[in-house]
Amino acid sequence: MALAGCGVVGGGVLPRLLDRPDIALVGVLVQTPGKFRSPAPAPGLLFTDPAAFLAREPDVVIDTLSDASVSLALIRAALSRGIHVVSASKQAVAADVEGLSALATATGATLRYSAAVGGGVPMLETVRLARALGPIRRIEAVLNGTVNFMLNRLAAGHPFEAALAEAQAAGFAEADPSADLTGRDAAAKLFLLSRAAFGPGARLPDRVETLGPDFQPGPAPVRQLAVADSVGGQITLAPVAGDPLFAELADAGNAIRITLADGRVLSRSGLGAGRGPTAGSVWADLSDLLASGVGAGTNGAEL
Ligand SMILES: NC(=O)C1=CN([C@@H]2O[C@H](COP(=O)(O)OP(=O)(O)OC[C@H]3O[C@@H](n4cnc5c(N)ncnc54)[C@H](O)[C@@H]3O)[C@@H](O)[C@H]2O)C=CC1
Ligand SMILES: N[C@@H](CC=O)C(=O)O
Repeated sequence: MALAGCGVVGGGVLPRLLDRPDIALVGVLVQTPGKFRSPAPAPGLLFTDPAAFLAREPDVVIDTLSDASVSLALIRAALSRGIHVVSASKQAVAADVEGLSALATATGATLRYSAAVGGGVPMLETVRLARALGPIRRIEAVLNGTVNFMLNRLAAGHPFEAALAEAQAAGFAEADPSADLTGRDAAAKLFLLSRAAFGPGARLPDRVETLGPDFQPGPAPVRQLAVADSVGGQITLAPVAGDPLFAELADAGNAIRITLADGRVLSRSGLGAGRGPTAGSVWADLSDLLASGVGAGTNGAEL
């Protein structure tokens, strides 16, 4: 295995890798090799150059990089060599999900990205389950932990900058938190969910609302609500009083409600950001790969 990125998410995956005597960790890609890490990978395992990192010839690349363009290039390079990829980067995957999927199919590699949508909540898995039950009519979801955390803090009277600083300190926010605040992060997640629900014709949401310092909380709970159907999607700051799935989402909670064409409803909720839940999702994808006999070259699947 090779681990790209060792920050909030990668730093949660690393101890699990080091704890497994049956897993050989052959490289860790980082920007600052001298940074203190605990546990620390052996110095010879640290790389700053993606090409040198891939030259270690791992069976699986676990991508937890914060730079989407480096991430996308790395995923492409790995898949094109038949190396399986587990990614947490919604921006990288959403930037070219069809191309990456085609590449994986062509080389027999597997691309998985459960952690990229919903953090610790198995949202893509739930959409797949719903789709197996029947056609999906509509998805409604809270997809950004930072914004949910901030909306809760703002409703409790905390200042905007303090709420943002707290979300950053907790490891919920993106390296550039404007992705959270402008809805760009939720938009990439909604696109990936829409594609899973409605097929490859899915598009990015056409309306995305920003959470800014001018936001005035009222008495009713407001959420950054992502809604999509087969025609399109949008992300708005919407009142959700009377809808406990969304109204009662504490901290960095995320939730999804999937309504099938026949009226049946599936919903899931949990922690949408942070080290523990997100590293857990990455680990679940990795465990599925291991269980499927990774390295045998028999996959070519995507989730
Ligand atoms: N933090 C969270 O709760 C969640 C994060 N994600 C996604 O996981 C990914 C990682 O997020 P975090 O761990 O929070 O970020 P982070 O900023 O804590 O860690 C990023 C890591 O990537 C490395 N890195 C960045 N650019 C690099 C480059 N050019 N070359 C080599 N290494 C580079 C950094 O050195 C660092 O080790 C992002 O794509 C994020 O959207 C997904 C779900 C939840
Ligand atoms: N910044 C993101 C991290 C998880 O995807 C969020 O706050 O939801």
